[in-house]
Amino acid sequence: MAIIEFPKDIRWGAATAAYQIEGAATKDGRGLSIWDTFSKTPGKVLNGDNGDIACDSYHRYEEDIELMKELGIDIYRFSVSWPRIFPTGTGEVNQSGLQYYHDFVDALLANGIEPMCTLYHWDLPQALQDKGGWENRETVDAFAEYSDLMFKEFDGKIKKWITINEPWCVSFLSNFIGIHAPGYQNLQLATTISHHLLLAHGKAVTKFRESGLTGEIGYAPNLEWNEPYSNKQEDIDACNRGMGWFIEWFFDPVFKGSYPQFMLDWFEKKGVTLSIQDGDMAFIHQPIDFVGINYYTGSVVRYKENHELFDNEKVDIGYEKTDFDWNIYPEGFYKALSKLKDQYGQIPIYITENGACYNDGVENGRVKDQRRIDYLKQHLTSLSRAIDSGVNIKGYLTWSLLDNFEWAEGYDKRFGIIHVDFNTLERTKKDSYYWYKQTIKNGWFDM
Ligand SMILES: OC[C@@H]1[C@@H](O)[C@H](O)[C@@H](O)c2nc(CNc3ccccc3)cn21
Repeated sequence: MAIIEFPKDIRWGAATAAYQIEGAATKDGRGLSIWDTFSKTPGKVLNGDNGDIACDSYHRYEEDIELMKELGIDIYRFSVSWPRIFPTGTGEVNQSGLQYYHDFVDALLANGIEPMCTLYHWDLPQALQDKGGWENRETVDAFAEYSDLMFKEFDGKIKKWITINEPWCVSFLSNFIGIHAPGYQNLQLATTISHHLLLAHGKAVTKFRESGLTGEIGYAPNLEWNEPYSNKQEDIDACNRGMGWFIEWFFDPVFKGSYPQFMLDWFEKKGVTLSIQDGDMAFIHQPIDFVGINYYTGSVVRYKENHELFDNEKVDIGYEKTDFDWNIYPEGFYKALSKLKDQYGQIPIYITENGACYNDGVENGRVKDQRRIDYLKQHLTSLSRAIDSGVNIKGYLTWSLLDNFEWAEGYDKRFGIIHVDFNTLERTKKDSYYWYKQTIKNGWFDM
């Protein structure tokens, strides 16, 4: 087998998100989020699961940090629950919410773990949704206000900020495909929201720069790799439209200052228009310090006339799949990272999410998740290839530290390297935890 080695200065971490792990949904003044509402709407979440308790990390974070410390990570990505800070989205600040995150961040720092903070990981205050949510430009300004408060409140403690997690999911998955909160199915709405999310990102970056605070700021788009089924131009074009939805649509405005014309043209054919106000693109296009990349899977895609949004279809050519039925496609990771370097240059990249759903259970105190170890090996090998090809990778944070609330799938889909019994909340380190621990310690692994 081959030894896969990493640079000595690469950061090794793990990632989670507030609504997925915290629980304590009504504790200490937290306001409702759209996921509290959505998860309690019959039929929206598998088994009627919700985040009321989740992993109860709100109360158990000291145990979680002990597990992080033993793992040997030096960076941990978490998200802040906006409605814990501003219960109605703006206006009065909930001091108990701020204090919780101070206690948590202080505990991370005391254990030599750097906090990487995501400001928005999908849990919009319900009060803002009641006023139109991300379709309303007032929500953009509310996000800028919330971000500005967090930057100043945690100055000196948090030095890596992520504005928006996966604007594609927040806009298109949640307002066109409709399986995530708030669950609309309207392409114009979703496209308008995608612009407002990038504008919110830009306005938060402006607040950060104006504050003069030290630290780095970026955003965390998700991307999938699409491979054309054949070298026929119609398949290549269909493939590029599919990938343009994840990559060019969310990268070009930030790194080039304009939306990709081929996507604008396609959306116009679908009767969708984008209303961009003077100054919007200047906010969006301003320099950022890093980009967080969330990669999980890829597909083979071919042209299919009048099929779905982009006249294309995914073709199952027999890739192994995870327990979420996602293709295991590590070559796509390498190809996607190479494409980003070719198209957008040497922007520093943190892999802010990569991992797999495998639902292995606890047997005699052990979780034998060899398939997750194999997935991580394959994708870290692709990451090593990208690094050797000159892609500016700064760190790798696996999704996820803990099994947690997997959105519309509830607790049915497990991504953690630590198993959580959602009846007892007992944590059990999986085989993949021990493998990742050894890989971090060595800085290499044997493929
Ligand atoms: O689904 C696993 C994770 C999820 O738990 C994270 O909160 C979220 O940031 C996340 N994004 C992706 C990739 N995008 C995606 C695509 C379709 C459905 C759900 C997520 C996977 N994941």
